Amino acid sequence: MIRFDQVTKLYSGNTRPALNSVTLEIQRGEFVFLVGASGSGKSSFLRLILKEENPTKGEIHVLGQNVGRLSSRKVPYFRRNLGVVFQDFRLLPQKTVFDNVAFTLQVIGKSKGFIQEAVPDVLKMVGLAGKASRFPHELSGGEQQRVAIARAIVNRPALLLADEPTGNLDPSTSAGIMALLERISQSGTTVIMATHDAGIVDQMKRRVIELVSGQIVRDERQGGYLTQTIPIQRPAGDVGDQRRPGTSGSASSGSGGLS
Ligand SMILES: Nc1ncnc2c1ncn2[C@@H]1O[C@H](COP(=O)(O)OP(=O)(O)OP(=O)(O)O)[C@@H](O)[C@H]1O
Repeated sequence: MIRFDQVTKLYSGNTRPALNSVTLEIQRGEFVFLVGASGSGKSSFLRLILKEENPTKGEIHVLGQNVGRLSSRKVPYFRRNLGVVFQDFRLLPQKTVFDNVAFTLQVIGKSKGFIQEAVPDVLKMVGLAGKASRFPHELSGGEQQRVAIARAIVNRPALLLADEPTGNLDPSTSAGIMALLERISQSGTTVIMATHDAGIVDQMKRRVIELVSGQIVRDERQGGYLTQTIPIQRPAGDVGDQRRPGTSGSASSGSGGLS
């Protein structure tokens, strides 16, 4: 579904790469949390999958395609298989809930008949059946995020990327959004979510990939937001204590690490 081979991303003007030699695979249907401090490279990781940015080094395969070889003409077609949700919702303020969702389908040339069926279906799925004619400013934050999710999944993408989708929401609204993302994942969509929300990650017990300064330092099958142990990158030959200060235990304890 997704494969990164030794992917490095260095933005021009920066001396340190945003992603540094990242290698990983994500299988169809997985639910993956991407965690790490601000600036650790989470959004860059998502932008590379979307081909909003190109890697400086390395290869990325998404849905069987070598993203680096996609011509710019083919990028819009490639992106039809991907849904994206952001922290700030990014709804069109002058359009109703219905039209915000319908717009995505109009852009890719879906028929009026298809749109008239698909939009009410997806609004029902996200719990907004009665709010199709509202405008975004007439909705709560949680409802606006539901519209954004409806828009992202209405074309049934194989992959849903979510960049801090609960970042602007209170805990109980966030829980509702997570229940929705879990349902979407159970229907077979691969979900990758970048987040700083420790409570959500700890509760869901899904795969957790942690980035530190653009490098993967942890990849756990059923991880939490923090782990007891994170191996520290050290120069070869250094045999010092390979643990983060203030932590204990072994790096592989009980978590089923993938890499
Ligand atoms: N367009 C850009 N041009 C130059 N540098 C960038 C650009 N985008 C990101 N960076 C740099 O790349 C590094 C990683 O940024 P990125 O946005 O991927 O981190 P992040 O983990 O998503 O952070 P946050 O949690 O704050 O969203 C940072 O040092 C950032 O300053």
